[in-house]
Amino acid sequence: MNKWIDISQRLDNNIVVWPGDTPFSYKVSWSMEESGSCNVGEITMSAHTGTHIDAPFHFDNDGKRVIDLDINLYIGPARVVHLPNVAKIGGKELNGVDLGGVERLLIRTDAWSDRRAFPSSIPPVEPGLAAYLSERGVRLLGLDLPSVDAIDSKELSAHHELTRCGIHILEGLVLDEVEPGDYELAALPLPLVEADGSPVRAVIRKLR
Ligand SMILES: N[C@@H](CC(=O)c1ccccc1NC=O)C(=O)O
Ligand SMILES: [Zn+2]
Ligand SMILES: [Zn+2]
Repeated sequence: MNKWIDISQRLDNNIVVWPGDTPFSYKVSWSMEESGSCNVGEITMSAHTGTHIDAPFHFDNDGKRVIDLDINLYIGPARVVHLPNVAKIGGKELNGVDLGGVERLLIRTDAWSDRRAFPSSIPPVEPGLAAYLSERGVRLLGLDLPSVDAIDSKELSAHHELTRCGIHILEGLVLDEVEPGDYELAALPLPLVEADGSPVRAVIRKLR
């Protein structure tokens, strides 16, 4: 059976977030006993928690908000490629990877090995990769990392360059068990009108 596979991080009160960012919290703020009929929960979180998409407003005051993003980017065929043990993600690392007809590219690096701790360093996307990918028709880039830029980057050059080239960003995927190949992807953002990012439930299913 061709089942959908969850490639999202679980959202519990222990999930690690960007250093200094709002911790994730879910609690029942109005209990069955208090309300007389039901438990009502309350969620506090950063828009960049776990598996999430970035809107350009995250790094550009004049950039698009989540509601402005085309939902068609986040559903459809996607290719998973495996780049273990890379120091960066650039054209050299993707040399030899067939990107023909690929609109959605998901890269499994395995570089965030212990998800109970925020990584101190990650392989960054080389800004020059954005043009390389867009020339080949890629419109969505997903990674198993908390950012497309280095953790200590303040310029966020890869974020800017991907956006300039029309490539949308999906971060924090869980691809540990996922074999390279062609899949269908669904990772829809919430219809957040003002937000700079959104959590997603990312799922894939093998094509054919
Ligand atoms: N770029 C990262 C998030 C990020 O950079 C960040 C998130 C929360 C608080 C501070 C952050 N960056 C600060 O330099 C992301 O897109 O998820
Ligand atoms: Zn983000
Ligand atoms: Zn980001």
